[in-house]
Amino acid sequence: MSDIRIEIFPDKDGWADACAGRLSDALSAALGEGDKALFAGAGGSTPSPIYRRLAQADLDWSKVAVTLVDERHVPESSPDSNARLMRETLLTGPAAAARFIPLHHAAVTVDRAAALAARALQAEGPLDAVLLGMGEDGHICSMFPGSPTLKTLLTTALEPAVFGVPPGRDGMAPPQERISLNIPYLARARRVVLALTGAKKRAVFEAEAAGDPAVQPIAALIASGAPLEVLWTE
Ligand SMILES: O=C1O[C@H](COP(=O)(O)O)[C@@H](O)[C@H](O)[C@H]1O
Repeated sequence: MSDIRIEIFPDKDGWADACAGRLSDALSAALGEGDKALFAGAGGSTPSPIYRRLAQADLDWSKVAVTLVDERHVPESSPDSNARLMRETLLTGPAAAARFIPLHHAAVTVDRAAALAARALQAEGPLDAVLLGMGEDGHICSMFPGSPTLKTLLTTALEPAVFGVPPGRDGMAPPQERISLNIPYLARARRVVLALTGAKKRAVFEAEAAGDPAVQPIAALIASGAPLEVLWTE
């Protein structure tokens, strides 16, 4: 049984404020210690209100590098691009001074894009602050149930790494190729915030937390010892 507790917020504003505040605190601590900081964030529908708040944080954003925990293998012009979401919601206002490190690279295979992203990220060191979302199927990053890449992404014995993820077969998610950080990247982060909304995701999280770390991303994340905080609101 996991001892990770879900922190419950009565409204979305308080939840988004708390998520953004914790990420900002972690980035501020990293800037204080090393004069640089690295943030990695999720795509999808959950992060926008958090990114809009984090963008206003009183940080020296010129010393912050920003990347994604996962990405679709599509250009930024695509509405499916997580980089596009991040540029529109986080890399604005004060945070526009941050340096963005993409996971997607044009005109190369998804595996080559992952290798290029891995090389760029390796130069930055460990993640200081991570914002994760979770799909209703229990996926975090691009760790999808049934994916042939899932076990590799969940393997804690590996070094922090970036992998190409093929589309799911027979109508399974994901529909497009993806690029994803692995569990060891999250395990070695300074702070990991998992932002959840809605009754369904809460139930999925509770069920998955008690699951098998070899095949269930939430169970693997908890078992990895990642410094995880789970913030939920309706
Ligand atoms: O595909 C993705 O989905 C998850 C969850 O998205 P949400 O819309 O349910 O918030 C997200 O965390 C991940 O980064 C994204 O690529």
